[in-house]
Amino acid sequence: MAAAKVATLQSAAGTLAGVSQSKLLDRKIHAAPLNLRRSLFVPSFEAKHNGMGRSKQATRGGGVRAALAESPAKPEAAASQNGAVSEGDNCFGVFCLTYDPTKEEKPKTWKKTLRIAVSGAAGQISNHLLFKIAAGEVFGQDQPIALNLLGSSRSREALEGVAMELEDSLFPLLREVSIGVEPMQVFRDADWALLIGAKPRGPGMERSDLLELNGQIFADQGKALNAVANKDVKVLVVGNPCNTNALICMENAPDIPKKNFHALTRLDENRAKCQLALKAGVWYDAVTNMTIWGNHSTTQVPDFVNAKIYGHPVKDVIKDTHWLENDFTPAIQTRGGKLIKKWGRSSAASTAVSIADAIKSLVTPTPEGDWFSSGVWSEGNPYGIAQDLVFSLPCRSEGDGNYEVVSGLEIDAWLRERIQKSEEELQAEKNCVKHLFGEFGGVCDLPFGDTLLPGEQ
Ligand SMILES: NC(=O)c1ccc[n+]([C@@H]2O[C@H](COP(=O)([O-])OP(=O)(O)OC[C@H]3O[C@@H](n4cnc5c(N)ncnc54)[C@H](O)[C@@H]3O)[C@@H](O)[C@H]2O)c1
Repeated sequence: MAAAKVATLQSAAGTLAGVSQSKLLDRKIHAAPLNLRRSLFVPSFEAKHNGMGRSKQATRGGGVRAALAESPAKPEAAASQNGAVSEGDNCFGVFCLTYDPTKEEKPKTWKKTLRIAVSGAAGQISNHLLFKIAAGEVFGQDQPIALNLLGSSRSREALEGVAMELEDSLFPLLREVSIGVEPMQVFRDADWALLIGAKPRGPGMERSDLLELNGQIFADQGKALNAVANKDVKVLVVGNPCNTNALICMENAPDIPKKNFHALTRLDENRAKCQLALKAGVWYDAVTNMTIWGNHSTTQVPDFVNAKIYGHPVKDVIKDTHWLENDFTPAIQTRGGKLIKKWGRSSAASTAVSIADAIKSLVTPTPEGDWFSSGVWSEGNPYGIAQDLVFSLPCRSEGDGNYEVVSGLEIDAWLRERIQKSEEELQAEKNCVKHLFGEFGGVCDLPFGDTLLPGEQ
């Protein structure tokens, strides 16, 4: 861990103890976001301990407090008040600077900073997502963001690379970035946890092996969220198999409401909307009320029975039932595999967009009469689906981060049969991982062979 140097700037052009003036200017010009650059000219600086999970504070008298790490690539190098570096201070580079929000016009109108924890932050999906979040495209243009980035020990260097790119992007809303490989540190005070990081399936690895391998990660992360995150943290699990990983995480976090856990099925919803629009010859915003039922696997059920095009039932617009049942449905179930054949890797940009969509659906009110899909706790659902699974269902939100499951959708015999298959699969997956949340006696017998989405393993 590098020693940090702490400085007190007496005036705009003042002296910086321990760091040369030229070094300060260099950092001003090349590293600080515009708003921080402005802050650097506020008359009084003094060093301030800026540990992870602590909010940045304005100094008395309107000064700006700064803790300058010796190297921006040394994330642990946040300085304490006496210049020492303390364990657990993972703020990165320029984001270790604090500022006085009363000196800036815009922050006066901003909301309280939201702390977003992201696992797998050095991966492909995060490489798109983090920049959307920091640009205000997910939580809004008046919402300052703190990013707590979690990587595996193997991706540690890459994580620093991500943080450096975030520095260089000068996002005004991005007020803090911390990086680390310990969930207990990185999840501290998180308002949202986007759990993207997971291990890919190795050669010859059975699906049940993957469930076990990744299940352990999500058990540990659930415990960490329970211990250190905001008690109302919203958790979105992306790493596959995401429904069962979300269940494991939820069961290991007994103090967090179960309704706060989601598994990402929004990418499947978006894919389904696009294919229906294409077939109907309409732009995709005409397609609404799209439900993905069940598991994010090839047993998922994209629901053309209840979906609408320009407010009309899909079946009234697309009269080709054979296409809906035999082409559309498998096309959505296997879209990821087709994409990987073209790209040579799994979907990352469109997954990031769908994560952004999934979050926006929870923080903005759902349009009248519409709904969205999310893998949610199945307890009390009105469709007779087994309790205590994480199952993709139609949901609505008032925009407060919470949701309710939409009741009253028509479940015809065709849908029923397929929804039951996905339910059976999720129950079997649950049996495989019960030991990860303290239940015993589960037999791991997966009924439908390899149903992981191709290319999303
Ligand atoms: N639900 C969906 O719709 C959907 C869609 C696409 C991909 N996925 C899944 O998302 C996951 C990530 O995909 P990607 O393309 O970003 O993969 P990636 O391999 O590019 O990135 C994953 C990152 O996670 C890190 N990681 C591994 N274990 C970790 C741990 N315990 N803690 C923190 N970080 C860890 C890895 O080091 C890597 O940097 C995969 O499981 C993939 O199957 C889900």
